[in-house]
Amino acid sequence: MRVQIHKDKQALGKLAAEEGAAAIRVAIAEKGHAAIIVATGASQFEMIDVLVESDVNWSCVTVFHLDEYVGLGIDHPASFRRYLQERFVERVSGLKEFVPVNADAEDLDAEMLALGQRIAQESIDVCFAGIGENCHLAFNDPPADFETKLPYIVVELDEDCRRQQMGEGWFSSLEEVPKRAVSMSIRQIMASSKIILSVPDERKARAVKNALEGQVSNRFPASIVQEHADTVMHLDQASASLLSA
Ligand SMILES: O=P(O)(O)OC[C@H]1O[C@](O)(CO)[C@@H](O)[C@@H]1O
Repeated sequence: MRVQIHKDKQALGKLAAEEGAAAIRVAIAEKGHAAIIVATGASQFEMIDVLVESDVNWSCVTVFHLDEYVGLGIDHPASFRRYLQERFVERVSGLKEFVPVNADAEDLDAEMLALGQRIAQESIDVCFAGIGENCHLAFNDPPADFETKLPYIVVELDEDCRRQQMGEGWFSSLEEVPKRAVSMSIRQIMASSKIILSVPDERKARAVKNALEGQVSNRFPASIVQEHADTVMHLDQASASLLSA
């Protein structure tokens, strides 16, 4: 895996998006189609703003969704589907397909089965993601399940994770933050040909250090990317501030 440290989060977002767009163009040239994963959260703002402006032929691209709160409707400001609709899907022209995680479905088991069947038909070319302050990858909080072969799983969110979501301003109180989520599994994420992590801000510095400088451990879920052949972690000065020289 590679680590790139940028001067600020604008530079980080630009480079991460350009790298991702280039990989999507290559996939389209080779296969006529690309399948990608797009993540949410404040860490993805700058990257997505550049990605949606790139000259990718979006009519050849299927977008999968990384994670979503169980039971949260799309009308809630913290809904990840809403985020992706507003910040990504509606801003690119003629997207082939968006496959959302409808984690408020009445029959969640059926929804997850359908999602699993859909993603099994694709090989993912690029996964855009971030990591959490608790080092989660998607909503795989520590200790993360590195073994499950299911593509999506229902997870219990730990309190650190729920506080982080509140701290970013998506919810007005901790009680309001759902306790469960549907998350893409670690194995499914690791099956992506390329993983592009955008991780700005000082509040991620400890998680970055744990992900990059410790041993791979499910106590630091994002450390698993050390085992991925084509991952790049894009940092800014603040998120890189605890790394050894
Ligand atoms: O950008 P944030 O909110 O810090 O989150 C980082 C990562 O964690 C998740 O939001 C899950 O909370 C991912 O979708 C995202 O990539």
